[in-house]
Amino acid sequence: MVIINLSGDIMEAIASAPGKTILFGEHSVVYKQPAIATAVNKRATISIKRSTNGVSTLRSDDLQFEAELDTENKSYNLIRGKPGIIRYILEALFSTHDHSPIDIKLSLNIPIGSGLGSSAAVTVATLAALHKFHGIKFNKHLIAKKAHIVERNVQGIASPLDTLVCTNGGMIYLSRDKMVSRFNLNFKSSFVIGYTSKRGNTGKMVRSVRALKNRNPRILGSIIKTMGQIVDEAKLAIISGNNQKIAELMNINQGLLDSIGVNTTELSRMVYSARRHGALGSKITGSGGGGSIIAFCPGKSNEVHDALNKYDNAIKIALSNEGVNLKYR
Ligand SMILES: Nc1ncnc2c1ncn2[C@@H]1O[C@H](COP(=O)(O)OP(=O)(O)O)[C@@H](O)[C@H]1O
Ligand SMILES: C[C@@](O)(CCOP(=O)(O)O)CC(=O)O
Ligand SMILES: [Mg+2]
Repeated sequence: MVIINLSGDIMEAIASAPGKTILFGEHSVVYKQPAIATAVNKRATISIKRSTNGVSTLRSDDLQFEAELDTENKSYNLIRGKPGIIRYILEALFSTHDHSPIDIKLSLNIPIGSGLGSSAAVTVATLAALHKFHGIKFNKHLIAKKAHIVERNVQGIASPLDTLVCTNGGMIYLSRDKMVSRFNLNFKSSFVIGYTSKRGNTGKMVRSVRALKNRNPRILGSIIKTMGQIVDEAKLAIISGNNQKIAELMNINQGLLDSIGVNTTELSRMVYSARRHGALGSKITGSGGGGSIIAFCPGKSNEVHDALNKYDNAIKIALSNEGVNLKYR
């Protein structure tokens, strides 16, 4: 949505982008293996207005934070709340904004730091709103590319997966040579996300896997390659609608994620609880080390949701074809 004053200047640019969940291939995708991920019906919305008092500000009622931004020096003065997500917004501003004072508002109904891609969704929405604000032609390819660079600059290392999905929406297969293909969305109400109160940190987890790989290059090399093979088989299983196979591959993927050190007691508890209550397959989704699991539970999502919600938090998610846009509020 764009609000324009009588002289034709853009007064407020609003953009929104979806969160995502990774079905197969987190971590291995960082090492150029393929992955499958899908956008979900939870979104980040960014609104940008010219500031009236000469200072750039960022506020989010959902996250209960407020900060003043120095966009030229990528620094901030935190007034209230936790700072983490500000770094993505500052990096996006640095790439696309002219440093004139603006007021930014962030609305977020994606649980933050839970493997559901809040960082990518916020980055993509910020870039799209900035493009609109500065009259740059809306170009998803450019937004996804810039958003990937933002994630990489903030985290030190990042695949383009999250930012591609949050830009384009839908369920995608990202190939080894970075080609994107889309699946039809045939899974209605089949997925439940369980997340712990212990938040994960993507940058930290990716760095810990890289350190493990540096210490054990041959072993990690084979595990990562096997993860890639799982993704390729999962692609065929999804296309042919073979739910048993999809689930079996999720469970194998989970075992390998455990072996590279990104599992936790809490995540394991949710993985097994989901299976005990009817999920066909369940695994960590995202970087792990806290954060979330995804359970594939056709026809059993209520049972799995309620079981996970007893000790942790659970949400039923719907997959979404809707990528970044300028109209959604
Ligand atoms: N309450 C919060 N307010 C602001 N930033 C937060 C809050 N909780 C976590 N963060 C930050 O949000 C970012 C989440 O990104 P990430 O770790 O990639 O997880 P995800 O993208 O899966 O949500 C991290 O930089 C983290 O420090
Ligand atoms: C671990 C990784 O594969 C996915 C991270 O997802 P999330 O930030 O935890 O939602 C990292 C990446 O792809 O850049
Ligand atoms: Mg992230």
